[in-house]
Amino acid sequence: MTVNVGVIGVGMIGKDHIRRLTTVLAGAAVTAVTDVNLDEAKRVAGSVPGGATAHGTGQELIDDRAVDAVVVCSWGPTHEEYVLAAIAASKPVFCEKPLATTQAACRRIIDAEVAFGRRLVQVGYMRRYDAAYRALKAVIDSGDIGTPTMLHSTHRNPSVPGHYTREMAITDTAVHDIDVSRWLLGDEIIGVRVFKPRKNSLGGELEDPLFILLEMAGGALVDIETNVNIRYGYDIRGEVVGETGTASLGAGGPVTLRRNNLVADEVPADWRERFIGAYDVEFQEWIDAVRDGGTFGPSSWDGYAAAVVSDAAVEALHSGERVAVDLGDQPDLYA
Ligand SMILES: NC(=O)c1ccc[n+]([C@@H]2O[C@H](COP(=O)([O-])OP(=O)(O)OC[C@H]3O[C@@H](n4cnc5c(N)ncnc54)[C@H](O)[C@@H]3O)[C@@H](O)[C@H]2O)c1
Ligand SMILES: O[C@H]1[C@H](O)[C@@H](O)[C@H](O)[C@@H](O)[C@H]1O
Repeated sequence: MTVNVGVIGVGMIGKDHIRRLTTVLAGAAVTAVTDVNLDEAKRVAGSVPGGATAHGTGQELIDDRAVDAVVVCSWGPTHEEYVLAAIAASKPVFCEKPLATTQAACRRIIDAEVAFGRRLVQVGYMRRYDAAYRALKAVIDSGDIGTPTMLHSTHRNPSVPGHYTREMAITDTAVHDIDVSRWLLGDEIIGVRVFKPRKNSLGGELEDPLFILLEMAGGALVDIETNVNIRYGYDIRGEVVGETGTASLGAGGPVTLRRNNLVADEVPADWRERFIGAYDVEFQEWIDAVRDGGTFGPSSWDGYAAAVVSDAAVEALHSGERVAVDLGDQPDLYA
């Protein structure tokens, strides 16, 4: 069976996911698209292999009987509406991160999914599917470096689009590091502080860079560096410090060049290049789960947890104080 997918939002990542669903992966077709920029939706619909319907609204797309499952790739503040509508239509929905931009919105999604009684939502935390992050987690879980005491997480973007706001360094960028900290360390975050280093003059009004400190329930500390105007490339690093050793994500590309007394390694241009393999695995597993009724990846609970921590981090950014984090009780659906 082919899973017929409808894509809401055909900007950068929407187009990239349409490309992988239609030309890279097996078992899926894109039969419908929509975007507030309807002309762009029509243009993209015309270029989809096999053709797709361009709908005037996200609700129309979700109601389309030829759509089995929905992919949400519009801007963060619009995610809640579409995820709730997909749940109301009993359709599986893959929502790009963040699940929603506030914890209250994520709670409404959890409540709707719990009332439905079965998981329908997966959130696009693709680092969990990246080969390097998976290898790092395997080292931690093996016990080879002892109990983790610290995680250093570096998140550098060469630049960000014009609509990127001050809080997005946390709600749009650091959310990946927040999610991957919980996943790598198998632990919850209980407190957060945010420090503001000297500003990068290329960042304009943005608070850039940021240094975010997470306290894990088990006592480990995580430091996150966000830097979103670093120009030289898209640089993602991670190092776990254990009691008896350390483990880091491998650096750069497949080849390291040494010549003229210099060592050169590749730095990807952007997230599409750095995480191309991770997005492919993430979507193939999602398609297979939709088709076979299997288990979905990062859940609404994971999306909610990231939102609770990012809400706390935004508060800490403004107040300069430590802010405590409490997720409350996890519904059985996500155990
Ligand atoms: N997992 C990742 O690494 C990753 C990478 C990039 C983007 N994202 C996420 O994907 C989402 C989109 O990011 P992008 O970089 O593609 O942005 P983008 O601006 O390139 O594209 C967003 C598209 O959504 C459309 N849109 C906005 N509001 C809409 C609405 N209400 N209904 C339908 N369409 C609407 C816009 O017109 C635009 O075409 C964001 O949530 C972002 O955080 C995730
Ligand atoms: O939406 C993007 C995307 O999530 C990238 O993975 C991240 O590095 C960027 O900071 C963010 O703006």
